Amino acid sequence: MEYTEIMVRYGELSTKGKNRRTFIDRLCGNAKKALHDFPELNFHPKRDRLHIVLNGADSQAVMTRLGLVFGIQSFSPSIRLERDMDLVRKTAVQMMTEQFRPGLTFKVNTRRSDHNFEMDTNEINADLGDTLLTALPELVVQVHNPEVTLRVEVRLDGIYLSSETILGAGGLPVGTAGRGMLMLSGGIDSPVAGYLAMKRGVDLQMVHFFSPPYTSEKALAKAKELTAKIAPYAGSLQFIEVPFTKIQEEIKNKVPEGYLMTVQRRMMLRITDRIRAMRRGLAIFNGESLGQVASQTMESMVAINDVTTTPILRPVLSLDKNEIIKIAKDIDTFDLSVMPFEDCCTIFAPPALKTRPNLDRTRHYETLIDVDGLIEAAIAGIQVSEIKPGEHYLVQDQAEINSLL
Ligand SMILES: Nc1ncnc2c1ncn2[C@@H]1O[C@H](COP(=O)(O)OP(=O)(O)OP(=O)(O)O)[C@@H](O)[C@H]1O
Repeated sequence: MEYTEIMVRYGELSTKGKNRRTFIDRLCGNAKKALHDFPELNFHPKRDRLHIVLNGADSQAVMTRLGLVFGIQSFSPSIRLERDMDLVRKTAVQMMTEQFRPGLTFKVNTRRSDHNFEMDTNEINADLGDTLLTALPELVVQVHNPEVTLRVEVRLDGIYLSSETILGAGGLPVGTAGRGMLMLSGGIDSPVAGYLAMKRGVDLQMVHFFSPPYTSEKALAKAKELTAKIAPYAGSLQFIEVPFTKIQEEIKNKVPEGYLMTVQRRMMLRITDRIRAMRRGLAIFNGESLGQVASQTMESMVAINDVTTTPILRPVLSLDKNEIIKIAKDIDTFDLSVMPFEDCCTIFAPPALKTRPNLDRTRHYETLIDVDGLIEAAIAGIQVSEIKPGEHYLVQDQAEINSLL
């Protein structure tokens, strides 16, 4: 079928009252970004639908991209016809023939925005129903829950036909919930946390700490490649890399082993919070899941959160590891996340770290390092890049991976 447009149904935003216009504009902008390399498309955002006119573009390729845009409930490829019922009948038969098998249940559902059209909705439903049954007698009409609904929309500029409804990504348009910083490691959890935050409309920027030479260029490249994997949901993503070597060395030299992790995390959080303020973000996101590892007990969160009043949001907090892995596989970050490159935290992780660090002691041990000076130096060394969907940073051959395993 040579489709002429994709009709996009908005998700939750239809309930958002007076913010509706902002939501629609943002969704339309995000869809344009996701489809930037299809210059022939025209976008027409309306109150209850977004119409994307294809002008010859491949409908399948366009729909694949649209499937990643948050804020879309569903979409349907449709075809615009002249307002000529003979043509509509002929095309309806073609459309149903493509999906036909004996016993297929269907109904015709007509909407009219032009109430002056010569036939009303019931007449059109009955007319097309008869036409289809005559052409394909083994079709079965079913009003409730048919397998195929042939949708007909009578508008001033033509009659639109569609018969497929494809589920969208759901959620809210990225950018409608404010800006946040994601603390992105190379692990499984934080990319999933980032995906979930974007699904709720957050305009997310990545903050990644790395510690050369203890961590290799490959570990940094892996974090960037993970960013490229989740970038399609946002159009593109800012990646902020923070040099962390000096801080880790200082902590390792001065702080007792049991408190290394807690003090490291406090420094990471302080720096992320500074970056957040500089970039006018509202919250910080991370990939912590309650009780999953030693640094993710509630006591540990108390000791780490102590350095800021900024909300720390944890999208995967109550998910089990298996549930997180399932999402990581769905969004295709899992295989990359499990690649065995050293992370800056694991490298300095002592064999026995405190799972229930004491807040007063944590504060005390921290006085042993030059907190402000170290933060200033790290901030001075940050580098920012923009990462686009599908970009590659990690070039590796299988033999090398095998040697690391
Ligand atoms: N190098 C890093 N740069 C930025 N954030 C980090 C880094 N390391 C850890 N984090 C943040 O701290 C969180 C907890 O990290 P930790 O290593 O304890 O847990 P994890 O379960 O392995 O998480 P992940 O799978 O995301 O690495 C991470 O989810 C991430 O948000």
